[in-house]
Amino acid sequence: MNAVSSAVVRTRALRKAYGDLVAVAGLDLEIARGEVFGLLGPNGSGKTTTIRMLCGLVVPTSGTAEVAGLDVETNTEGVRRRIGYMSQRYGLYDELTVAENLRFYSSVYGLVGHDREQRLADHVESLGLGSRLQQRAGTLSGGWKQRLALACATAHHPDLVFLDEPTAGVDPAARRTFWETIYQLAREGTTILVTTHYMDEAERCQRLAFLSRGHLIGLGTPAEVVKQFNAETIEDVFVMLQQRDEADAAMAATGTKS
Ligand SMILES: Nc1ncnc2c1ncn2[C@@H]1O[C@H](COP(=O)(O)OP(=O)(O)OP(=O)(O)O)[C@@H](O)[C@H]1O
Repeated sequence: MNAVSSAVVRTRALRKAYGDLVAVAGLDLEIARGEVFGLLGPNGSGKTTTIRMLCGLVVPTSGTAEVAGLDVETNTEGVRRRIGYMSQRYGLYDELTVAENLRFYSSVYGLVGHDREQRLADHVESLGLGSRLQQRAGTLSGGWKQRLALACATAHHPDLVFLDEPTAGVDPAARRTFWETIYQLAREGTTILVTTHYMDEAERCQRLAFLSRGHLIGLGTPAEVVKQFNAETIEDVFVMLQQRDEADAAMAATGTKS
């Protein structure tokens, strides 16, 4: 796949500073249509800030970002219609039924009328939610909640879906089913951007970007990234970066230059 011509996410020198603190330090990134892409890094490395800029929720200090060919600053509304977001806590309304949650989210994402009903019916079928439509979301098991949250984030057929630690706290069988659904969505052309601290989730991504203190310091398939850091596993890379960040922070606190 040609990542340049089919890029759904494209950032150029994307930067966000909060006063003296540089959260994202000039990020150049391209993510192709249909990729399952992991954005990784220790706490405070700039993952959330990057995603917020891609959603149009945080204005970049400088640089550019495009989602589905739309500039996130000048076409924020257009971008929001092209993306879906599944948060770690799912964001479901416990008192509403499965069907009501789906209707609510699809209207938030701009689906209305006959188009909405048709798309929801297709979506419910492909995600296997048909038997649960009248059940209150609050009474679903973790695995079903996760499936519903994914359905809510994707009913409008977004080009790009953000998943924040998507399978934290669900059992292995539900995890496997979830990832099968993710790959299915990707095959259908949805780009998936995952942020996670969990190794098994990172290893399921086709490509990874590692951030450290706002800088992109590793990029490639999980195997390539492991090799790049001369490590044995993705977990080793994580631990190495975390320790390096902590050492840098300690030196900065004592006024020593790293
Ligand atoms: N609104 C803000 N004002 C000031 N500083 C901020 C703001 N948002 C983020 N930061 C800082 O920017 C840096 C990057 O934060 P960010 O939340 O993007 O990191 P992260 O990689 O998502 O971390 P985590 O894994 O903990 O979610 C951190 O030092 C954070 O404290």
